Amino acid sequence: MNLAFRAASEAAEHQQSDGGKGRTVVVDLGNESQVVHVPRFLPFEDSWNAYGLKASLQTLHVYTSQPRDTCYVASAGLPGVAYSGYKPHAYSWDDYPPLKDILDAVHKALPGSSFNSLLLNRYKGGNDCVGWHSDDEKLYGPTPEIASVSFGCDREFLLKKKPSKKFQGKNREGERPSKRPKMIEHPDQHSFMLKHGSLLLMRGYTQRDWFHSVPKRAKAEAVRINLTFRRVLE
Ligand SMILES: O=C(O)CCC(=O)C(=O)O
Ligand SMILES: [Fe+2]
Repeated sequence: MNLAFRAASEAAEHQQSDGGKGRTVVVDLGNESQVVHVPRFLPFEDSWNAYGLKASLQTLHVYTSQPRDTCYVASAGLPGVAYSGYKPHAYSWDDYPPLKDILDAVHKALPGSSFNSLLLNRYKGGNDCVGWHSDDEKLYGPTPEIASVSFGCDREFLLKKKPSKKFQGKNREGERPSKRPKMIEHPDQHSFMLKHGSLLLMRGYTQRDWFHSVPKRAKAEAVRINLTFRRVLE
């Protein structure tokens, strides 16, 4: 366990008061990819209010043509981010002081980390979602660490292994497959219930080798805010 993992799990142990439910889980995805889930990262019973987040987000300018609202916050002078044909305006940390406080909490829990940007997603209800994707944009480098903090409604977060490039669309001899019955592969999947106040870290080659998503959930009625802290390489 490296330093950052230890810090995260110590933070969780600190906040544990219910005999183990809030325990940190480290999932080794293989090939130097890892996910760390800290269910009780923020110690506050009501983190929304503790961070003044709800009030601050009333004024948030969001991009809404996706099945969720998004907003991008970044330190000054970074190259612009573009994904899915969308180039978000970069807000400054000073526009949303509560986000800066949460960033400080994340940095404290993960010694050595220095996130300089944040993508905020607001899921207004169970119909809002994010489809399968990976955050593998070049500007994050080959092994980005992404720290995801969740508020509000519990939502499921799924990880699915990308198909191995070696055999994509071809059989083992490198020929196009004939009319043989199709082999159905069951790719590795992982699921995490991301609760209010939780932290999920993706690191190593997780973006290169895995997709992730937050699927629609009919029963998820309340709003959820997710913050993904990232480091744009300068
Ligand atoms: O809402 C989440 O938990 C994930 C968000 C996400 O994958 C992203 O912003 O790239
Ligand atoms: Fe993502």
